[in-house]
Amino acid sequence: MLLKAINSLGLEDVKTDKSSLKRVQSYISQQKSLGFHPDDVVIADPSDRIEAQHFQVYSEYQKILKQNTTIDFDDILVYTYKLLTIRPECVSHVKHILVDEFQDTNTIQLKLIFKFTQYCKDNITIVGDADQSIYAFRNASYENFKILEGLALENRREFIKITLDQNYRSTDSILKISESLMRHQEDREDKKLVSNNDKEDPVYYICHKSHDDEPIFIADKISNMLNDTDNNYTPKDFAIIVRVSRTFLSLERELTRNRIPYRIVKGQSFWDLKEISMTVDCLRIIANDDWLAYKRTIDWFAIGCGTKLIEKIETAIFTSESSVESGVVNRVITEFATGIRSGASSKAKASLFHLLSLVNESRTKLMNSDVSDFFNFVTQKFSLVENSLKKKSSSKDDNELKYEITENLSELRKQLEQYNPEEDEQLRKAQEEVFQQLQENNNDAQYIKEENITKDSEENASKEAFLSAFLDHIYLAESIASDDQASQEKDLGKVTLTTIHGSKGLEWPVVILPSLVNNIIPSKFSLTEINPDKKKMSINEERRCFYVALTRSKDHLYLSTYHGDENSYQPVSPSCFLNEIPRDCYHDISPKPNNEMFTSKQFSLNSYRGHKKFTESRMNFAGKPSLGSSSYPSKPAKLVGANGEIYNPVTGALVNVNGAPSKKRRLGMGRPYKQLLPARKK
Ligand SMILES: Nc1ncnc2c1ncn2[C@@H]1O[C@H](COP(=O)(O)OP(=O)(O)OP(=O)(O)O)[C@@H](O)[C@H]1O
Repeated sequence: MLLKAINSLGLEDVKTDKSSLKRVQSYISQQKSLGFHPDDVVIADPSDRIEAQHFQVYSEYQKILKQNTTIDFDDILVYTYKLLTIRPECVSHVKHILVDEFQDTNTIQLKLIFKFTQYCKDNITIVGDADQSIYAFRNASYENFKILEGLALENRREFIKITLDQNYRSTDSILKISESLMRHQEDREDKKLVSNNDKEDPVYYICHKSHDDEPIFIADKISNMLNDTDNNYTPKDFAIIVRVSRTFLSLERELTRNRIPYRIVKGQSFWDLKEISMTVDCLRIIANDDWLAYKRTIDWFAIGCGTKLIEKIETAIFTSESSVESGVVNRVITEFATGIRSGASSKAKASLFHLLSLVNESRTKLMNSDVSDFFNFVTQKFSLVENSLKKKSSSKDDNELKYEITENLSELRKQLEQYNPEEDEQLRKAQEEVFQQLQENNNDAQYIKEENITKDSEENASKEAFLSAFLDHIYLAESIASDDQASQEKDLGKVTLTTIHGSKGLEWPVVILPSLVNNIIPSKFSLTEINPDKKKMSINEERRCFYVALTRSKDHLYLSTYHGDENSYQPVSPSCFLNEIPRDCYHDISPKPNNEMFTSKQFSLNSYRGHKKFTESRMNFAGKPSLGSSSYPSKPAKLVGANGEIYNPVTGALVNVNGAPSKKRRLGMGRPYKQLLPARKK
C-alpha cells in the first residue's frame, strides 16, 4: 500500500532508495504512535521539504488504506482512541485497569489508558520499571511514568506510589552491580533493593586477551558447572545473553564442540542472518554444485530469472538421466544460459551466464589463493554487502546495517580461516550419532554417510574438500540451531542463547554476558552520535539494556569482555559501562600476566585452547587434540536431566537410557540438496 501511495504521487526517488523508504515508514509509524492521523498532524516547519514530502505520502497512504477498507497494525490503537473519544460509553463496563510493563508504553497507549479510566475513575494500577525501558526504537517512553504522575496530581486524583524494593530473584552482589550501574543515569530515581536470595556467590568479571578466547571460556565454564554435582544444574539453568546476534556464532560453534545443547530464543541464529545464508549459498554453489543453493542465489542475483524459469531449470535437473552426478546442475544451467534449452529470455540468459562465470572464477581463486583472499573475492564479486542490504528488512538505517553486515561477514570469514577439519573429531562423532538416527528412519541416510566418508578420504588434501568439509560443518551447526525449536521436551534441557531484548521478563540461575565491549554495548551508533542530546538518550537506552541483562540472573553472573579482536575493523576495548561498576563489586578472574597458565608462548592466538596442561586431558583416541581443548579443565558435559533423563549431547533430544536415540523424534541434520534429489539409481 505504501509503495502504491508513493507510485501514485510519482515519487520515483523515494521508491527506489531504501533509506528514503525507511524514513517515510518511520515517520508514519511515529505519527501513529502519537495518535496522529494526517488530519491531526501539525507540520512543525512548512519549509522543510522532506517533512512536507513525508506528510504527503502519509496522507496518500491513509487515503489508499481507506479506499481498500483496510487498516494497518498501528491504526488499531489510533482508531480505538478515536472511537473512545466519540463513544466513551464503549468502556463503561470497565471497573479496573491494570497495565503491566508500563515503561514500554508510547504516547497513544498512554492516551488510551486515560480513555479507559473515564468510567472507572481512580481504579488504575500500573506496574513497571523505568530502568528497563529499552524500546525507544518503537517510540516507547519511560517519561510516561512522570507524565502519568503529573496528570494525576494536576487533576487531584488519588495517587499511591508503591516501590517494590524487595527483590526475590537475584543475590545481593547482582543487585549491587545493577544499582551502581544505574546510578550513572541522570534524572533517575534512586532505588535501594533488598535481596531475598541468600546465595553468596560473587559476580565474576573476566577480561580475555582476545575475542577468540571468550567462547572457549564460556563453553568450558558451562561444562564444568554441569559436571559439578554439588549444584545439580542442567543446561536449561544457563543463559548467555548478547546485545547483537553476531555474537551467537562463535558461541554456537563452541557449545557444539563441547556437545552442550542450546536453543536460540527470540533471536536469529547467525546462520539465519540474510547476509550469512546468502554467502553460504554462494560458497555451496562454488564447492558443491548444490541446486538448492543455486536456486536461492539465482533468485537474488540473476536479474530476469523469474519463478517460472527457476521451475523449468529444476524440472530439467530432476528429470536428467544423471541427476545425482556431480556437475549436472551446472550443466543444466549452462544449457539454459546458452540457449541449448529454451525458456530463458535474453536478459535471463545473460544473468545466468554471469553467475556461472563468477562461480568458475571463484573456483579458480579457491585453488590459487588462501581462504581469506578467496572469501573476500567471493563477497566482492557477488556484491554480498550491497545485495544483502537490499534483502534485509530492518528498522535500522543503512549505515548501521552496512556496518553490521560487514562485521557478520568478517565473522564468517574468521570461521572459515580457523576451520580445521583434522581437528574436528568431536563434530564427526556428533555427525555419526545424527547419521545413526537418520539411518533408523531413512535408508538414504546410509548413502549420504558413505558418500561423505569416501569423499573425505579421497579428497582430504584438496582445497575443494576443505571448503566442502567447512560447509558440512555448517550444516550441522544450522541443524542444531534450528532443530525443532518448539519442542518443550527438548527446550527443558538446553542452554538459552538470547538477545537482551529477547531476555526481558525471564530469569535463569546462571547468566553469562559476553562481548561487553564498546561498539557492541554501548552500540557503535550511540557512541558516534554527533548530536549531544541524542547521544545522551541513546547511551542511556544502552545502559538500560545492560541493566536488563544483569537483572536476569538469580544466583551466578559472569561479565565477560576482551581487549582485542583481530577481525574487527576498529580497535576493541571493554565497555565503558564496566567502568561505572565499582571494582569491589565483582571478583576479577581475568588471566593475569604473571600466571603460569597464561604466559606460555602457545597463547599467541588462542590462549586457553592451546595450553599444554589441559590439552593433554582432552586428547582424543587418535592422540590429536580435540576441538574442545581449553585451559579450563573439563570433562565432556554429562547431560542428565533433573529426573534422570539422558539427552543427546548435540541436539538435546531425549534418548533412551541405554543411549539409543528415542524413536519418537527425528533429527534434522540436513544436506538439503541430496535429500531432495530422487533416490540414487542402483
Ligand atoms: N512474594 C514473593 N515471594 C517469593 N518469590 C517471589 C515473590 N514475588 C516474586 N517472586 C519471585 O521473584 C522472581 C521475580 O519475579 P517477577 O518475575 O514477578 O518480577 P518482575 O518484577 O516482573 O521482574 P522483571 O520485570 O525484572 O522481569 C520470580 O522468580 C518470582 O517467582
